Amino acid sequence: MIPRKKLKGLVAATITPMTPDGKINLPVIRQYVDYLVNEQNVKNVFVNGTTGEGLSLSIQERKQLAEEWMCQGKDKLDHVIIHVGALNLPECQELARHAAAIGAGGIAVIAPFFFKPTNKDELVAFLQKVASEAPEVPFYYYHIPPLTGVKIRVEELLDGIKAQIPTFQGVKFSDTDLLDLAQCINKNETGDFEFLYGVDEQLLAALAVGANGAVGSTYNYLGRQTNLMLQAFAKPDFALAQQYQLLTGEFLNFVIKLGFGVAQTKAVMTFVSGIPMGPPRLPLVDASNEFIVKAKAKLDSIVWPNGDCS
Ligand SMILES: CC(=O)N[C@H](C=O)[C@@H](O)[C@H](O)[C@H](O)CO
Ligand SMILES: CC(=O)C(=O)O
Repeated sequence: MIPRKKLKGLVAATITPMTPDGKINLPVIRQYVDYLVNEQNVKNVFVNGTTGEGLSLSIQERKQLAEEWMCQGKDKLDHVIIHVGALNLPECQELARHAAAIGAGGIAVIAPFFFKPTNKDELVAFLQKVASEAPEVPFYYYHIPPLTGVKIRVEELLDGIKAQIPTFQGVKFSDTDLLDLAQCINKNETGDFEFLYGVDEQLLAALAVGANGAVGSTYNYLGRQTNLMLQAFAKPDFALAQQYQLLTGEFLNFVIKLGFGVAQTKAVMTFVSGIPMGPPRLPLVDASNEFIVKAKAKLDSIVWPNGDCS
């Protein structure tokens, strides 16, 4: 495998821009890349995941999006990770081969969630069949039990994983079980694996137990502020890091109470960045105007420690 820069810091879980009639709005991605790099200081992306409505897209659409992110991100982004998970193995494998062919920096796979693996061995067997289709590409398991319902603890999954999946690189860990995360980090003795945390509102707690970085939807529009939190943590200035986490948490707590999901993320990103993200795809429906007005007012009201506005 080609030596690579270790992935750390923030990874934006990309939104899939759509036109008002529900088609993928590919031309917007060029501007989106520049916005992440220049305005949010975020140079890694995770494409076709939860935020990207990856499971609501056709295989053809997922390939087109992956190609566009690779193409527009060339020389601008450090890492482009493509989520290739699906409910059936042949599609996962096809997407993994495609990601490899276009030079993706990594692939990630969620647990299948209709017929679910019931134990670690079944899950690893599935992941192995996908990973082996892209034998040169770093592989991440995408752990998101709130959405997949697959609660197999990652700490268990790690035992012997390198023997079965030689490309295994780490985990996108989107769960609140910090005991499991801490045990994973403890097992990462040689430091070869990366644990990227995916519950943005409590990233600071995950950093405290040793997470290497984060993948999330909010880094699309709160990347700059969250980067300042990472800097404060590294310094270390824990009081300042706490302030950032409290403030991003205050915004998220507010919108979660209003009802917050991918549709609302699209709306927030649209008003913060000015880039039209468009509507979500059914079964998701557009954020209400009331949500947009309230969320915008809340974000505008936040006074960040560095004195700048969001
Ligand atoms: C369920 C979900 O979409 N999780 C995202 C990534 O894993 C997060 O980035 C959340 O959107 C974020 O933490 C806000 O709750
Ligand atoms: C949040 C995240 O990582 C995803 O959208 O897949």
